[in-house]
Amino acid sequence: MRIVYFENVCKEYVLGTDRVQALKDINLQIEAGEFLAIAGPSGSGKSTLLNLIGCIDKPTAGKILINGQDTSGQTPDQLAELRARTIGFIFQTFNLFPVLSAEENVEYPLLQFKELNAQARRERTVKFLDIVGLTKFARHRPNQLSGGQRQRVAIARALATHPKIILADEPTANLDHQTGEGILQLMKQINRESGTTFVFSTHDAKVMALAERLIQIEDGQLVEAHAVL
Ligand SMILES: Nc1ncnc2c1ncn2[C@@H]1O[C@H](COP(=O)(O)OP(=O)(O)OP(=O)(O)O)[C@@H](O)[C@H]1O
Repeated sequence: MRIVYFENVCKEYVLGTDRVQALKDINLQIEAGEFLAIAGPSGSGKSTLLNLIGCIDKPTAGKILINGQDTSGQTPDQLAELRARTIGFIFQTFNLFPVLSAEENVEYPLLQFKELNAQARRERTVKFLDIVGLTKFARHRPNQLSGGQRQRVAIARALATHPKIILADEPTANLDHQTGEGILQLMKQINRESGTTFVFSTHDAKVMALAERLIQIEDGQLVEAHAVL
């Protein structure tokens, strides 16, 4: 099943009198279950592309379907619902709440789902902290965890809502190489076991090498898209 469909997508930013063509005529399809890296130099458009897939931003032109739903013409509330039910986010700076424990951070996005009672939320939190290997650290706050452990909490939080697709903007940028590779291997393992689609951006060649499909972006254009052998 096709989970992401982009047809002739353009994104232009206007900054004062300047116009920046951040994405130019992007055609892209991502199938459910893919483990895909978006690679490109700084300023090439990686974050813009992830923001459009994540319905955080809207294209200037073109068509975007996420999980079969056309995103154009949707109200902000409808887009927020699509985001909450379909997409999980992982950021390079982890974006955890510093005053909440690891388990409270994982539970937090579940509070918006009225159909989940406290016990159901608890079960999911326990399950996903276990999957990322942090059961023993459930009561720790982010500042009591290493960078790699914080990113594991962020992965558990992203998984807890049962998203179809997880978007990760440079998830290893603030980690040393070994820890970053561990995070990527964990994402890959979850991808294989649960079938969750992962799309992550990077400019680290070693991280790219772990992808199953690589998309290269340069100056807002896809220059190459191929399977990694
Ligand atoms: N909100 C904005 N307003 C104006 N221009 C923007 C905005 N966001 C991004 N841009 C511009 O769009 C282009 C693409 O930026 P983007 O952040 O997508 O690149 P990137 O590949 O993610 O870069 P990096 O690897 O440095 O994060 C750049 O020229 C950038 O300056």
